[in-house]
Amino acid sequence: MGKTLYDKVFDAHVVHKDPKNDSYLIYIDRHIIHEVTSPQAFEGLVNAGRKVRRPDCTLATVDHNIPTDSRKEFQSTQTFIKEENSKIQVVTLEQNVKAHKVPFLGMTEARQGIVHVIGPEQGFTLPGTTVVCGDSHTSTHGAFGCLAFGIGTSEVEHVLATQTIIQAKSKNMRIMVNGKLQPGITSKDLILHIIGVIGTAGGTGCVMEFAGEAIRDLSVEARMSICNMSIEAGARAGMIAPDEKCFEYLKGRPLAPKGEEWKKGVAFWKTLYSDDDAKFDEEIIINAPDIVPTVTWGTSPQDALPITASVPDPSKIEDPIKKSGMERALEYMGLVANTPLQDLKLDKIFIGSCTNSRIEDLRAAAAVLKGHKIADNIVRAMVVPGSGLVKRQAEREGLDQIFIASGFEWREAGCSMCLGMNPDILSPNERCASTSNRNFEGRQGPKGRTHLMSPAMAAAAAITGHLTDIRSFEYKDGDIAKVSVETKSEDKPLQNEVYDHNEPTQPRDASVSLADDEVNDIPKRTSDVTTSSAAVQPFTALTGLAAPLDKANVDTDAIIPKQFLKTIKRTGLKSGLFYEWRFTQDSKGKDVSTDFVLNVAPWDRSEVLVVTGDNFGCGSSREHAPWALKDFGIKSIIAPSFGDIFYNNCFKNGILPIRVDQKVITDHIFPIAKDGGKITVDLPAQTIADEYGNVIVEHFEIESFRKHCLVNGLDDIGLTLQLEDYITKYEAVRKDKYSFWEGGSALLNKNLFDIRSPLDTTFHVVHTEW
Ligand SMILES: CC(C)[C@H](C(=O)O)[C@@H](O)C(=O)O
Ligand code: SF4
Repeated sequence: MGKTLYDKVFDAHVVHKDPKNDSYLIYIDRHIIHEVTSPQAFEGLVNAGRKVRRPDCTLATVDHNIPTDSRKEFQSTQTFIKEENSKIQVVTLEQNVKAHKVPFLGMTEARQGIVHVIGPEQGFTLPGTTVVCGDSHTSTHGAFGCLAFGIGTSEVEHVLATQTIIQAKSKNMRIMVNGKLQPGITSKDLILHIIGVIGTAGGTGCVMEFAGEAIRDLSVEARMSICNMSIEAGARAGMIAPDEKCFEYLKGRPLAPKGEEWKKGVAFWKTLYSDDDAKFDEEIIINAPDIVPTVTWGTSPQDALPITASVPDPSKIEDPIKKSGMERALEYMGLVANTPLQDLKLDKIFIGSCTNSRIEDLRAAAAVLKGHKIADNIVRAMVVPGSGLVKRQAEREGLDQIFIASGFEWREAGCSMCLGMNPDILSPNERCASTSNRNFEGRQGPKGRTHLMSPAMAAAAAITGHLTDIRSFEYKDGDIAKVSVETKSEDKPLQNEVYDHNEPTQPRDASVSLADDEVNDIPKRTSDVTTSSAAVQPFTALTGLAAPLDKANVDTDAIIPKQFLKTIKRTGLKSGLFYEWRFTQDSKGKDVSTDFVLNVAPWDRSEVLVVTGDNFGCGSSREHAPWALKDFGIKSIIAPSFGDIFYNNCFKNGILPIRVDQKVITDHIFPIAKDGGKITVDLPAQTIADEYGNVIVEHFEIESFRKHCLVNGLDDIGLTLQLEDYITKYEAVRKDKYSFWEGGSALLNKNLFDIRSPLDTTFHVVHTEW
């Protein structure tokens, strides 16, 4: 039987398969690092006396915490970043990359930017590679036919130490988008529409391949926006088969292979597509011509509607969980049911984020803004380019002048108001048109209200002051076709930011083909499991007080809001757990406890959390979520389904997440929790019982490898390092068979050292020598 694109990429990376269970050790070609999710990983690495195995496969930058103010006067990180915890996190990364010789694009580099913008821009992201980052939107890189996914901090440490990751195989899902998109409809409308159709849990457990005419027609940048938001559809990763457009985009990028290696790469990459007879576990068909400009109204990306629709009415909803969720979203968003969406007035506009901050996005927004001024009710409108190079390219094209003339601020690259870890935030109750990817409660600032949309739609909303249908917007030059911008030859200048670097050292010629060499002929493990700082307490049986939580789609932003991510430790997060729900502020700004269940006796001592709704822990990859739950004392979570990355992160911290049928939860487990009762969770027996021993769930599912590690409190890194021989053997095979993936960020490092002076940086500083 044929293979899917995902199967092909996965299979090319298997280092070892444990015959006793379903877990694989897969090799990681590209590891991208930022300041938020790496400090604890480096600390763990150092504490265990380990090294970064492949600095050349690792690339670091700073993006989340950094101010987007002009860097013209930049002197040092110490003076530039005012907020103390943000500064500590950025400085910690600077120290770690220096100590471990990891190539780094810091704030003094024009090539700095959001992790998911700079990877492809530099050609670090290559088709068919495995790409990971301690960041959920790593799925972006799937636009190049990569298997790219977000990981937690424990896994960042695992990858740093071993260049591998332990994975179970995901299911295959295909989203087939037939026909053509209408003029003015962008990939952002398409992905919002898809998420609106399948929901934020629609892709759980799956790798989602986007295919069909409309996908093929998209530019590479537009494809990135789609894959970026596949995580918002709950998928482990999103992928698109690489094609000529993709190769053309990458050719000549600083870290892309050159010469013969390029040719060899392309020959392999052309084999990366789903075979005609490949089997998909799930398939969704979308009719592209049906899609109209799409925006979100609520507090989840699945709350997406055509711009022509009205705010939904909860009185028409039967399902009680959905109904109360909708009521809560309307209240949070300050909306009245049945109001036409186009009547919603805005306060702020944000054009940026890893979804929509690339050059095509800025061109699309500028085309709308040209000759217009932002409306009087817009208090702030900002454009934050995804990278220094995007910024420079936009300036070359004069887009910055269009933005500034229309009343927008023109900022430096970073994540900015996408999540507001830096000073760019919404004030309470402000309504924002945003090109980012998440409209979760408090995401852009406490009590801030986010509507997601495309760059053209956000620009049009800035001009009219309210949500606007781009199809009826009057361009000054009357050319609506400008909304859907294809990659054109003018993109070349950006691509050509290659800085005349020396011909990169290519890996040795792949003269001996090890193509058919299996990697299973390696001696069996011999040494005992070593433990590292990341070792967890064994989990066997637990009888604990259960807390009821009657909610669906609880995202990790809600479990631990962004302001608590600035720590460089794994502990001390208890007070941040469900912060926006557990606390309100008095007139002096002091925290006052609410009656949220975990604040109230007896549940303030709970060890088990019982959740009625689907998709608990969706969204961001922040391992701070299980750290905060653990700090509070929660040891097990029962829910109908979980966000994939969160689920995984729980195991790394000794917390047992259990998937149980929703009806069993609502009928049998939730009532016990509501009555302040206890629940017994028995991991070895895989059962759940009440405190009197009456079995409620006779058998819950858990992958055998995860169970084994949790019951024995085993440290994955120690386990993986026992397979060192397999890793070394795989690396030898890779060097020949996939030689075009060698080189990696080491080429960049070479440039940083040798070629920096001719680079005309916009900043009057020289990169710190190290
Ligand atoms: C900080 C990081 C863990 C997080 C993510 O994983 O997505 C962030 O990028 C976000 O968008 O919320
Ligand atoms: S989603 Fe936002 S915060 Fe997260 S990486 Fe992208 S731009 Fe940064």
